[in-house]
Amino acid sequence: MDNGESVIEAAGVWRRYSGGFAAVRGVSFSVRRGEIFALLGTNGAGKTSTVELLEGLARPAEGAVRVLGHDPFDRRDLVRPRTGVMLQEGGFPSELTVAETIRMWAGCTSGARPEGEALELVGLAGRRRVRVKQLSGGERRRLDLALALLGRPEVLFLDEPTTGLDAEGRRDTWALVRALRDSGTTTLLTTHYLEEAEELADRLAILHEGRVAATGRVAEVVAGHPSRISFQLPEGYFLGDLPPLAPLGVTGHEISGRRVLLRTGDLQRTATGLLLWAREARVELAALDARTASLEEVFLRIATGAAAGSPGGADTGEQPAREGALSPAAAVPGAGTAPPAGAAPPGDAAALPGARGGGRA
Ligand SMILES: Nc1ncnc2c1ncn2[C@@H]1O[C@H](COP(=O)(O)OP(=O)(O)OP(=O)(O)O)[C@@H](O)[C@H]1O
Repeated sequence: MDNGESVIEAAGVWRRYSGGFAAVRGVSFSVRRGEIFALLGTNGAGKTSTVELLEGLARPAEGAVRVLGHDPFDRRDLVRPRTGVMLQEGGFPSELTVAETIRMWAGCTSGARPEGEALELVGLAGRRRVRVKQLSGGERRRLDLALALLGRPEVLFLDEPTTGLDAEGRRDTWALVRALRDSGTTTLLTTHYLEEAEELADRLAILHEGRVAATGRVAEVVAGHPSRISFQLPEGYFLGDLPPLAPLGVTGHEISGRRVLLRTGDLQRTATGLLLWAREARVELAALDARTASLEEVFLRIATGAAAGSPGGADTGEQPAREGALSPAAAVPGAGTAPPAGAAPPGDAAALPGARGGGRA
């Protein structure tokens, strides 16, 4: 395993908390050497519970985890020195200065980077004499990251690494994680920012209620989901005035006032047919917008679709997701299905579930 293949591996992993609640239900994925792999999911989906198993902080109830070829719980002595961990909440003494914190950590880390190098990496070189309690939330996240990188780890676990960072700080962190990847570091990160996953991740998995609902490269996860075209029909025109939609590849539609949204499996064919019709009919399609499916759309389908259809509690056994595929719970609605006229517009403006601010109980 330690030869350029799978460096992090979860195989049919379950995690139960006291009381029997199964937070992780048969999760499987693997991360190859030098990859950045993102775990996505709504609050409570099981991301942290899964990552903690890989960090060796707990043992799975069922299934197996391997990091660098070893069980991270049983062989913590072998795995821990080669991994860097950034938890959701750092929890270091707030009276220490930034430099003292680094030095304290370095004392427990073999082959630690020099203090200046670690702080330079995360953009905190100018804050070395500041007490931790005086740092901003974003600066604390940077210090967390500096500590995770102190031992030049081969494997990096980052739990919501950019929560609390401003846009510039987030981009700095992305550049750093990419640079680490380019030098061979394998990274598993959890995030609530879909843009972060799109920017960084070589591959990803979307967890929902403790299971992998979709996995693969972003393009694979998004593939098969309908593209969308929206526009406004002018006064006096109705849906029935459009050319027949099914032959244009349209699989569903929604109408809200004058606004029409078409879902299509063939964006070019639909757009061409629509625009040819508009030119012939001398119709202006106001607010015309055409876009391929996005990770956000897939994520929302999983979050809302599965939430609507799931009893949310029964342990139904392992359900590994196909690469680039969605679980049945999140399947695209059938061709031609459409809500009644006047239904609310689609969920492209819906807010994503926010990041959890606090630490773990
Ligand atoms: N110590 C615990 N005891 C009991 N249940 C727990 C414990 N820790 C987490 N859970 C529950 O397990 C489920 C998964 O939690 P987890 O923190 O792994 O989710 P997450 O995907 O990381 O969520 P978030 O995005 O909010 O960090 C949640 O329902 C949570 O309430």
